Amino acid sequence: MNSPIQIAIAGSSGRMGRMLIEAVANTDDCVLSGALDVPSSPAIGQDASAFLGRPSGVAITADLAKGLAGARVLIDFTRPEGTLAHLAACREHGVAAVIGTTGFSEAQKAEIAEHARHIGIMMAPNMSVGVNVVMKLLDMAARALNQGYDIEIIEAHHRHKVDAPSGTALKMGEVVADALGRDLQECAVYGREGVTGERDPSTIGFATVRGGDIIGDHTVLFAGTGERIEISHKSSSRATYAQGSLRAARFLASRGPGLFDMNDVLGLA
Ligand SMILES: NC(=O)C1=CN([C@@H]2O[C@H](COP(=O)(O)OP(=O)(O)OC[C@H]3O[C@@H](n4cnc5c(N)ncnc54)[C@H](OP(=O)(O)O)[C@@H]3O)[C@@H](O)[C@H]2O)C=CC1
Ligand SMILES: O=C(O)C1=N[C@H](C(=O)O)C[C@H](O)C1
Repeated sequence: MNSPIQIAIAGSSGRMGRMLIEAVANTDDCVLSGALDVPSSPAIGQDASAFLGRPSGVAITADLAKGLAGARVLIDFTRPEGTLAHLAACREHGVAAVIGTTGFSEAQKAEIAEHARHIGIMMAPNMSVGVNVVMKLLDMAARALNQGYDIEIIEAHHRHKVDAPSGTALKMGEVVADALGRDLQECAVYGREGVTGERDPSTIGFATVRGGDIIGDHTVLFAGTGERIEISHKSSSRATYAQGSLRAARFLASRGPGLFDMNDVLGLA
């Protein structure tokens, strides 16, 4: 049997960090080698899986070199500035990275692509298999409904989410825009207010809802005359994101440098 894949987790006391620690603890082919968090986190120094009642022997640290020591893959669900700092350290230590963080600017995405010339990086705004299958359905739907249908993307998330629209909604917009030969940067409309005038048919609209503990709902509406089509995905557990991240870690463990997405991991490319 191959030796287990050594996994480090960033944002280890966050919502996704904890999910990932639990998911790693429940595999027999991955093992937790390091756990990172911000220096101000009250979790620093604690055992990373103490919350499971099953100590891992790995203490949460803010020291990047310590957190990455021995790791084959880092899984990072934090914030854009944190992820970029982690990637620079991954590159220095030859560690591959699975990035789930959302909210990157175009300049930050270019920085990630540059790091991917030196280490393997799998980046996706949504690691669930279902959402990535929905992306394929959207491509098909947009090509077939390429005239006479107004496209609106509606997403809903919990009250703690800090970026909007969600990374998944933006990716859905890109998939639809690409299928229609449009540039999302030119045709996106982010919310409406006041006297907006009639809808421009070439636009793709986004609407954001934030509240409670909604894990993540996305709907793409194709509104025509006499009918409308809605393609929806609703998450009821973060476990799907963690399982997708582990699939990505296994994928990267046997690859060299390059920038990959979930289509590569799932064989949907
Ligand atoms: N791709 C996907 O499938 C999914 C992506 N996400 C994305 O993952 C990210 C995290 O989500 P979630 O777990 O809910 O968020 P949380 O706020 O629960 O967790 C974020 C973690 O990162 C830490 N952190 C914050 N800022 C930094 C920084 N600058 N450097 C290092 N660590 C930092 C936080 O520490 P502290 O709390 O002490 O600030 C916390 O431990 C978001 O961008 C979200 O959109 C979420 C779910 C699925
Ligand atoms: O912050 C979240 O929670 C989520 N973020 C991702 C996004 O921005 O698309 C993925 C998922 O929807 C949950």
